[in-house]
Amino acid sequence: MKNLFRAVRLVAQYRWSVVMATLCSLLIALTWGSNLAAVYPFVEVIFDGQTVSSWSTQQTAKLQTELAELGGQAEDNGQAEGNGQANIEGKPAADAELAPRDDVALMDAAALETAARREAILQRLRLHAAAQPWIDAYAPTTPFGTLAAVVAFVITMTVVRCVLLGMNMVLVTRVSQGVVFRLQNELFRSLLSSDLAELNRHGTGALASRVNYETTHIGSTVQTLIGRLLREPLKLATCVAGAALVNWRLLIVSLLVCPAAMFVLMRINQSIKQTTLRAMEGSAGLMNQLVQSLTYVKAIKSHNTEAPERRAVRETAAKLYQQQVRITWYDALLRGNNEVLGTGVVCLSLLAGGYLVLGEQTHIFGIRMSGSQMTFSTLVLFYGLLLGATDPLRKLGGVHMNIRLGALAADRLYAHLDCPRKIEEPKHPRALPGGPVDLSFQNVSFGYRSDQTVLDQINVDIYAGEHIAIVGANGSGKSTMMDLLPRFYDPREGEVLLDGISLKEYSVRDLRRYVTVVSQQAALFDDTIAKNIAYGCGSVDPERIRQAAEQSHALEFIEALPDGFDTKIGEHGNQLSGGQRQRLTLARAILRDSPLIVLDEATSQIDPESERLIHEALETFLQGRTALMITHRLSTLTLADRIIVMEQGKITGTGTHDELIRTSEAYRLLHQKQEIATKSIAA
Ligand SMILES: Nc1ncnc2c1ncn2[C@@H]1O[C@H](COP(=O)(O)OP(=O)(O)OP(=O)(O)O)[C@@H](O)[C@H]1O
Repeated sequence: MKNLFRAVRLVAQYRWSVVMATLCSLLIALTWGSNLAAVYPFVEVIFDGQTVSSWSTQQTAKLQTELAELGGQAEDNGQAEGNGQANIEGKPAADAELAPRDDVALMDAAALETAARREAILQRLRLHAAAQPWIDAYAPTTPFGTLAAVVAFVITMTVVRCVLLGMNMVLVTRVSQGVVFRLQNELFRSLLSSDLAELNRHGTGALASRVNYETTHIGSTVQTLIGRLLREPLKLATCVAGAALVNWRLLIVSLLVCPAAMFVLMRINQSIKQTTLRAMEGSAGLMNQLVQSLTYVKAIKSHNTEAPERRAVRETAAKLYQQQVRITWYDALLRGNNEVLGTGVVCLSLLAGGYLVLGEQTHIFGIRMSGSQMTFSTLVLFYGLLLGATDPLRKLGGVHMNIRLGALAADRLYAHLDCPRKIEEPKHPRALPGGPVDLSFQNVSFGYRSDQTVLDQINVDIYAGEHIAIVGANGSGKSTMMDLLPRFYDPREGEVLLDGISLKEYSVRDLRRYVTVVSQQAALFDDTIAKNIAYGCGSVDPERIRQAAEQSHALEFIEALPDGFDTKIGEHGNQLSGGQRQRLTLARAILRDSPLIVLDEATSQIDPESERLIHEALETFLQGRTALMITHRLSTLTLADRIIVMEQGKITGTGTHDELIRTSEAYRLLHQKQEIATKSIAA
């Protein structure tokens, strides 16, 4: 619940809407109560064939008679009291025992009650006297006229209530959607700044589902809290307060069913929590599966794995289906519990009230239930108000489930937002040098998990402006080592130094501008070619974009497209070939103009002739920059001043090609394999 309140606190940004919505709720409750109270004049005045004026006169006469009767009673009480007193005063100890103190107390109580009733009657008489001139002047003079006035009142109040309800709903939606909007923005900002390891752990679909579903659940709870949960209890309170005014003792009897309903509510509550949590996790899992299947739909088709994929999705969806049905079942139980509670209250009131009115009683089992004899019309009013209370009670039935869902969603959402970031910004960041500087890995070890060692005691110095090729078998840790440079991850042990200073002392933002990584998987967005090349560079002169495209040998194919640089390339750039995609990411890197370039198999999908041309262009581009090139291709080695050989997370050799051929067994093997591969392609 704590996290839900954190989300709810966001409504403070929309405080005027909340105030207005509350005001609307209050007025809705009053109009609701007043419509129900209209049943009283129907029964008491109209169906008795009276006008308001004649009814008021009759009531005044009745009250005066009652007052006169009370006068007599008061005298009796006074006498009795006097006698009691005389007994106490006149006789010594023995007689005093015959007039016990309890009798005196009872007489005092009777006198007090009579006085209270007298005061209540006098008040009502004063009210009638004050209202009579107004009634005579304005109230309809026939029973039908009175009926028409009451009907007009009910219709007017209903219209007013509907208008208020509409206003209330719009205001409440404004606030709840505002909260969703803020949470979505906050969560997306947080996701973008999350550590890659954390993001990989959850999966794309689950995270997308979090931004969408969980914020929506919270929005719906906020909507309930300031909408239904404010409106319906106010309506309920108006009815209950009205019923208490009519007969509070009878109300207490009617509410005797409440503890049983509360017990059932608590039992259902326990079951809901677990099922709802599982359903949320299930829905995130399903989203993950869907995103993955749709991303790799080509692979699924080519491997004929539609059936197992369908089965996996169906199994997850089936579990989710069962959980949703169970949630609906609990929801139905909650609603049913509220319905039974409402009906129980009304039925008890009907039984007890009916007993009092039909039997002309004021007591049940010796307990006083009403000050004076309850009339039929008063019972109808009391019953009508309780019936009016069952409607908000019924509407509140789903509220509990809704709040439970919102609370769980808030827990999941804030668990992510509160998760401490492993990549921390320095408090006082150092300024990065403008050009290439020395780079050094000192005793660097790293693993994605605590039980894993991907990089093991890496020690290497790379000099400013040097071009280094990194070779090694698959999984030897080449890409991981490069991911430490823009601080996608921090080393578990050791330090990476730039210009002799730890990377952790530079601002992450500056560092990521200083280093450009071009990876094998071209990261392209569903936008135009020009925007993809200029991605992350702000607004760029189109001529510079063109020059970058020319250097990466992308210009030729771009100009062949009907819309040239304005061509939209689809999701992941899937309307282009692999080689074309790589040329665009190279053009992007060229445009970024960073002093430190990492090329991770950046030309692996480009045909040999184009690659030769690109290498020529890169030779010029890389001059005056430090470059680290991960490669399996011999051709790329020609760009390197030095080669690093990696094996199982360790650097096992550094030097020029000739040196490594002599000194490194691993390099010799890699080189032989590449030569064989190159020859077989050529053949
Ligand atoms: N996100 C990750 N979570 C857990 N383990 C990972 C993750 N990424 C890579 N690894 C593991 O780290 C090891 C090194 O991977 P890395 O991608 O750095 O190798 P590489 O030398 O670049 O391989 P390749 O030549 O195939 O690209 C591998 O064993 C891989 O399974």
